[in-house]
Amino acid sequence: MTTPKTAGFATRAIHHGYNPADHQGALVPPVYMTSTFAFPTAEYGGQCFAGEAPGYIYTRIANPTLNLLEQRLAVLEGGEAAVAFASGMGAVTATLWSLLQPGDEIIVDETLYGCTYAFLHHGIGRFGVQVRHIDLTRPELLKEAMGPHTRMVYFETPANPNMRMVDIAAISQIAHDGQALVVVDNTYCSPYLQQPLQLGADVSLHSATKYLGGHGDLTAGIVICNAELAQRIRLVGLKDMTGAVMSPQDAYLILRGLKTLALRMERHCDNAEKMAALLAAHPAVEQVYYPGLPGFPQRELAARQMRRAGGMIAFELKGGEAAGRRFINALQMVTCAVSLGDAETLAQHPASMTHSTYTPEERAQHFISEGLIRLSAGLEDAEDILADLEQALDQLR
Ligand code: MET
Repeated sequence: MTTPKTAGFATRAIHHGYNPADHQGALVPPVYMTSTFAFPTAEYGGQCFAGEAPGYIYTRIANPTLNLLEQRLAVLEGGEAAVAFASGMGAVTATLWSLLQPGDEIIVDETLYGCTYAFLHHGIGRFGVQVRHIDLTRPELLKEAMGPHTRMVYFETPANPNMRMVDIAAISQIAHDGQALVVVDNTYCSPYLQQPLQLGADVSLHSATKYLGGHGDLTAGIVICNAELAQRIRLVGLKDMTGAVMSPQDAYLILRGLKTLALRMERHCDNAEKMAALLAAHPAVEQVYYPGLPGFPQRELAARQMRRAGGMIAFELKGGEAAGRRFINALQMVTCAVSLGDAETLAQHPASMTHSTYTPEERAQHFISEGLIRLSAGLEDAEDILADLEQALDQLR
C-alpha cells in the first residue's frame, strides 16, 4: 500500500508499495524470478519497446520485484524514484556514466572508497571527464574550485575508511549555485541515519550489500533521486551501457532486510558507541575516529546531519601498521573481512585491502594512513565484542 507521508520510517520500510490484496493475500511480496515477460500480441510488444504501452519487457530494464524495492527505498530516502543495480559499484558507475560526458569536470572529496577512486582515475577519467579532488570538509574550497565545466560534486560522508565528514547542505548550496549535481554515497549511514536528498543533494546512492541487505548474503546497489535523473540513469546507465541489473532474488532479500533496518541500525550504533569508547580509553590506541566520541572534530556536523553516530569506526594503534596486523590476527570472534553493515563484527586493514587501489603516495595525499584499522560494528552482544577487542589489544602490550 502507499503509506501516508506521516507514517514512520519502520512502517514504511515494512509496508510501502505493497498490498497483499493485490497478490492473493500473500503477506510477503512474490519474487518475479523471470528474465523476460510474455507479450499478449506482437503489436503490444512493439508498443512496450516504443514506450507507448506500460508492460514489462525484460528484467534488465524493469521487473516488478525490483520496482517494489525501488519504490520502497525512494520513499525511505525522500526521493521520487530509485534504480536498482547488481552491486554498489554498479550504482556508482551507472550514475557517473549516465550524468557526465567528455569535457565535464567532476569534483570529488579527497577520500573515497578504493574502487570508486579507481573507477574515477582509471575508468571514466580516461574518457575525457576531468576528475579533481578537493577537501570538501572545507566548503569554502569548493566555492573557489567550481568552474564552468563542473557538472558534478561527489562525496561520501562519513568517508570510507577515515570517517571524514562533509556538510551535505553547505556543499549542495555551493554546487547548485554553479549548476552542478550533488551525488552522495550514503552507504555508511543507510537512509535510517542520514537522508542526503532532504539536505539538498540530488542523488543518494548505496552499496545495498551493506546495511540495506544487512546479512552479508548478497551484492547490490541502489540510486535514489528525482524521476528525471532516475530515468536517465535507468535508460542510459542500466539499459544501454552497464547492464548491471540486480537479481530479483536479491531484491527480495533486501526487502526482507529493510523490515529490520531501523532495529538493526539502533543496535549497530549502540555497539559502535561502546566499541569506540573502549578503544579510546585503551593505552595501545593512538587515535579513534568515530562521530559519537567527544573528541571527534566534526561532532557538531555529525549531530546535525546524522540521526546517530553510526556503526563504523576507524582507529590507529600506537604500534602502527605492524601492530594493526597483530591486532587483527589476535581477534577471535570479530572477523577479518571487508564489507560492512553485517550482523557479524568485521575488522579490516584499508591500506592493504579496501584502499589498496591507491598507491602508498596517493593514500598519504588522501588522508588514509597505512596503519588505519576499520571496524564495522555487528549485532552481537556488546560485551562479547568488547571482550574480544580488549583481549586482542592487550596482546599488543
Ligand atoms: N565496499 C566494500 C568495503 O568498503 C568492499 C570492499 S573491497 C572489494 O568494505
